[in-house]
Amino acid sequence: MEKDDLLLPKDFPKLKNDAFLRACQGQETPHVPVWCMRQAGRYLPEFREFRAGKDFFETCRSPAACCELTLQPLRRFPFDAAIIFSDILVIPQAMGMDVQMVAGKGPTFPEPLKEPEDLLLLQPKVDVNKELGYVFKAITLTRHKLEGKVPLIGFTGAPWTLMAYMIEGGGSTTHSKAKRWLYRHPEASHKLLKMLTDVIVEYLLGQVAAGAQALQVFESHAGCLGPVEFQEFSLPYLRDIARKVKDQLKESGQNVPMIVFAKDGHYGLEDLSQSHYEVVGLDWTIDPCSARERTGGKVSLQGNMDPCALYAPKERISEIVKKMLEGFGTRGYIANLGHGLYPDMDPENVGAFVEAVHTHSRHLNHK
Ligand SMILES: Cc1c2[nH]c(c1CCC(=O)O)Cc1[nH]c(c(CCC(=O)O)c1C)Cc1[nH]c(c(CCC(=O)O)c1C)Cc1[nH]c(c(CCC(=O)O)c1C)C2
Repeated sequence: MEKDDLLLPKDFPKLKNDAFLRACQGQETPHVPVWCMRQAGRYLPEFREFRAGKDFFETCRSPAACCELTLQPLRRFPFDAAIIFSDILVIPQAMGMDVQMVAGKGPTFPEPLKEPEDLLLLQPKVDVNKELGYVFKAITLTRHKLEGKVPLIGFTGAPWTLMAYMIEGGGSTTHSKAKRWLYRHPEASHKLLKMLTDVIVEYLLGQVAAGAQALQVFESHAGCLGPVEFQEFSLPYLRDIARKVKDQLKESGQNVPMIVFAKDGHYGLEDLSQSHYEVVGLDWTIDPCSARERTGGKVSLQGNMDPCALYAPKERISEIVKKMLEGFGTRGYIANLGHGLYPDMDPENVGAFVEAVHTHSRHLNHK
């Protein structure tokens, strides 16, 4: 057994940069903290080299590999948070579904759920320590190896987004198979969403016990729902997750900020700001000032530069960042992109984005 396998979720190094955690709680920070969704990813040559020839989910199951991939972007850029390398689809796997990463196609379920009877094929009670213990080990190891540089974010997919993958069998533009269930099998849909919620709550609590210092819930497919379906099939479960995780953590005197990111779900912004999350993540289709107005100062905000703005020259990136910071203000704000980095993005421009956030926000704070 390697020495690293024996590391326990205690005696973690002291946190040196708490700007991200302070911003989650709406407290003052010397600069606006920044990180990027998919900051560990194929835009980095060292990521491509490390992942070459290895199966994606095998990589996810290796704590040492996840730790290395999580740390890679932090060696290049002064990000204010790390996010554990993993994937949202480890939950359907833990529930008994086969998921493979097919090159050029993305995640694929050879046998997606087709009809409500298929729910019987899923594990009724998932032992998260047994099925997802490898993620917890990755978190513990990474938290030690981060040496307190920045906080470590854990994450999960939200119930509706995971349900969509489990029925579609992979990525989709219409999500019509999954939405068919909402209209044709609402009861079975709620049953599945409830099953997912139960696993997600245990999974997030396990991540915190392992050392995660913040949690992000990705509702990546909020945008294919309308406001009515969002109210019925997404929001109640997002709320349940935050409430249950927080209630449990409170019992042990812990307070871990939670972020909800419902991509393209701007119709739900007011509701999301009153759903027990400290932070609401935003995609780039919302204007910073109106997001602030609509959330009424109840939550911190995270986002939301169009990832494609990273294709612009550095000077333009700097101008765009400045405008974004002026719109959000520097308090209760975490800079990020409106969605993940793409593989063809230039790492240098990612560096320019991070630097622009730090420089302009320090300047705005001293005005
Ligand atoms: C780097 C990567 C990941 N997943 C996938 C890749 C690319 C494949 C590879 O490198 O081989 C496949 C991978 N995994 C998924 C997809 C999308 C498939 C599709 O819908 O078409 C792909 C290409 C599913 C997935 N996976 C994730 C989401 C939610 C965020 C989002 O909306 O993008 C989703 C939807 C979460 C995720 N996934 C990953 C992280 C790592 C941490 C970080 O951000 O640095 C995270 C947070 C890691």
